Amino acid sequence: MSFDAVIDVRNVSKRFGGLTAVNNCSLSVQRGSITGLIGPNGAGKSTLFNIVAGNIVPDSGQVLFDGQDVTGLAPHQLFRQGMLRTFQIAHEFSNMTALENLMMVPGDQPGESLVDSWLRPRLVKARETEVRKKALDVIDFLKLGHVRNELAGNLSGGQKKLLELGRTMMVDAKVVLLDEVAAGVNKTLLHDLAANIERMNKELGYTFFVIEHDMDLIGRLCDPVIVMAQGEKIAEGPMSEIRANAAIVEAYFGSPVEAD
Ligand SMILES: Nc1ncnc2c1ncn2[C@@H]1O[C@H](COP(=O)(O)OP(=O)(O)OP(=O)(O)O)[C@@H](O)[C@H]1O
Repeated sequence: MSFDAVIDVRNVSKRFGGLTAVNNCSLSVQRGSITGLIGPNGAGKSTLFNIVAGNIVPDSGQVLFDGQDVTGLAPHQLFRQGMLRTFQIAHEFSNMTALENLMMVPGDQPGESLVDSWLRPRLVKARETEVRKKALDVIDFLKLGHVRNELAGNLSGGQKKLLELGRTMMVDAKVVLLDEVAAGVNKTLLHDLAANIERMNKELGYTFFVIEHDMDLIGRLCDPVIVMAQGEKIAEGPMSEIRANAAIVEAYFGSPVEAD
């Protein structure tokens, strides 16, 4: 496939009973890109996304992550390898502050072992200081300083989403899978969220794979955009090309895709 794919989906198929949801589909996500996945209802986008994220095992085909075959690995195993999925469920601990929520993310702190905390208190303390500094940097990057000591349960919907984006920055994610970023977020906060995704991509080099129904957001953030229909990839390119492709627009969307 491609020379620097962080995710490489090869000839993947998934059937549910008599229905083929994903049909011998191949696509890739290039390192450093914000790749969007769009298509009409029932096209197979969620199924494909769930296969990549380890939530569904395909009937055939392979998923490569950073060149390694990860087909069938569970989400927590992919997490350890640097594939993070976000926005699907609210993950925050509502009775902890925004800062504490971020500090919870790395799962391999020495302080987590009771024996460690007795035998190596200095190491534990040093690690905690390091994690706290990183969390403060993330808070700073996302401009959440004014709510860092606020309980996560009291944050607005948009701030919670920013916090969740921040969680992906606490570990060195190779790719972040974003589900329906726009769902439940008003236009102003969405603008903030999109700006932060762009900054994470441009300034920090994060790769994103985005599934989203909001075409404006896809058009703003994603290049390339991959179009799926009937379980297959039918097109790939910048949103301007996708919009200009009358055959795709008419056949699969029924009406022209709105311009920004
Ligand atoms: N667990 C399941 N059991 C049975 N059929 C399923 C299951 N999941 C998805 N399907 C079917 O597979 C097809 C593809 O669904 P999928 O949710 O992947 O499409 P989608 O492109 O994400 O659609 P939407 O935009 O509406 O979310 C649909 O016909 C759907 O009804």
